[in-house]
Amino acid sequence: MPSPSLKITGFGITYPASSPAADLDKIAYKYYKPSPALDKVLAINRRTGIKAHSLISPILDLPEPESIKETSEIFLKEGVALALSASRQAIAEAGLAVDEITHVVATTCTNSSNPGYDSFLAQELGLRPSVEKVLLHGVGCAGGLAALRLAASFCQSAAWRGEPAHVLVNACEITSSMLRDELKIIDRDQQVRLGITLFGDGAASLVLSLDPGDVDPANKFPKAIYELVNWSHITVPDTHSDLRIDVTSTGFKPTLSARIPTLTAPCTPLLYDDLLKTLPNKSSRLTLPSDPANFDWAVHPGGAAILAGIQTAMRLEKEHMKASWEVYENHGNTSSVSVIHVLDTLRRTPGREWVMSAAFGPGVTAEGCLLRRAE
Ligand SMILES: CC(C)(COP(=O)(O)OP(=O)(O)OC[C@H]1O[C@@H](n2cnc3c(N)ncnc32)[C@H](O)[C@@H]1OP(=O)(O)O)[C@@H](O)C(=O)NCCC(=O)NCCSC(=O)/C=C/c1ccc(O)cc1
Repeated sequence: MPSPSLKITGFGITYPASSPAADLDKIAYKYYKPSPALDKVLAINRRTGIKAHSLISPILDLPEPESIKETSEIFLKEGVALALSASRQAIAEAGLAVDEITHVVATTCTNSSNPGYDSFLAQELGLRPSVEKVLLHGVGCAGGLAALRLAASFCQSAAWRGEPAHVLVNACEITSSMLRDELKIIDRDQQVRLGITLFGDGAASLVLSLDPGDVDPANKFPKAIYELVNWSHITVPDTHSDLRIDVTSTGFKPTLSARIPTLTAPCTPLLYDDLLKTLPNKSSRLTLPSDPANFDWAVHPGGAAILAGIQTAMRLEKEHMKASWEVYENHGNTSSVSVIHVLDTLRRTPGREWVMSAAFGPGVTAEGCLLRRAE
């Protein structure tokens, strides 16, 4: 009997040019006088550990924030261009023709156009009109792994029908569209808000392919990068006010409570246990490590306190999460994009066979995936 499995067969990552984190001081003081809230945010900015943010320039360096209409137009022009580039890379790495893509799962928390940006992406890529598309909304930074979870379900459905599946997953974020308004609110309302110290822009894609598992030599299945073995999803009760992105008269407004690192750290052992306890039947013959330290960890780099909290909770060293730290230090937090880039960064360096991945978003929700290196 053939045993179907799920394989990540391509990655693509695209960022706009990066600017040093220190540039924020120049821009902020160009438009606003020193004040307790602004000075404190800029002091926090100097110790986030982020060296550079990838930002669509010059979206922050403006006398006034853009309107919602302008930010949507920027996303549909610049964001879709980034998504297109990342998707072309992922499809090329998988060695597929565009008409072999069967599904698209896309995610963003920085645009809400209808039709969604996935429609424009599909059209620009030249995908078949019959491609099944879903655009995830309301999942924020958890979007990269939520999209992978949904892609896995599409693959399972295709296996049930006896059909092939190559699912294009794309995450695209232009978080900078809310940053100029953030700066204004910090000055006007004297609120300490962290968004401008953390966020960046970018797009990341991967292809998740259903490997039918047959031994037919005519089956030219793409080379696998990871096998996706399991996935898990948790919502933390009573946390709706801790992590939010609300639509306001001036655009999307993020809220990040100071509790977030203390919510995400205890979620991680729960994800870990769930991923190991709920392994699909066919995986029972797999020999998995019994200690978290025997996995590599690909965690959404939401902030230094989030990564450090998870290291402590799981008794890990910094090297277990080196790909997360590398992406964080060089690009900041690009919301749903980051975790896909972390997985791509991890596969490019030698490491442990088994990989735990985790990402957190509004809800508060936590998404987890168990992967195995295949390269
Ligand atoms: C790297 C940080 C930002 C700074 O490091 P630190 O300086 O060692 O931090 P501290 O914990 O010592 O805090 C420094 C100061 O900042 C204050 N602070 C500490 N978090 C806070 C706080 N959320 N508010 C407002 N003051 C604070 C904290 O109270 C403290 O104040 P003070 O004692 O008076 O100096 C660190 O605090 C950190 O990683 N925090 C967690 C960041 C965080 O919540 N990230 C968001 C996760 S969710 C996500 O990934 C995406 C959301 C998203 C949403 C919308 C989008 O479009 C895109 C994305």
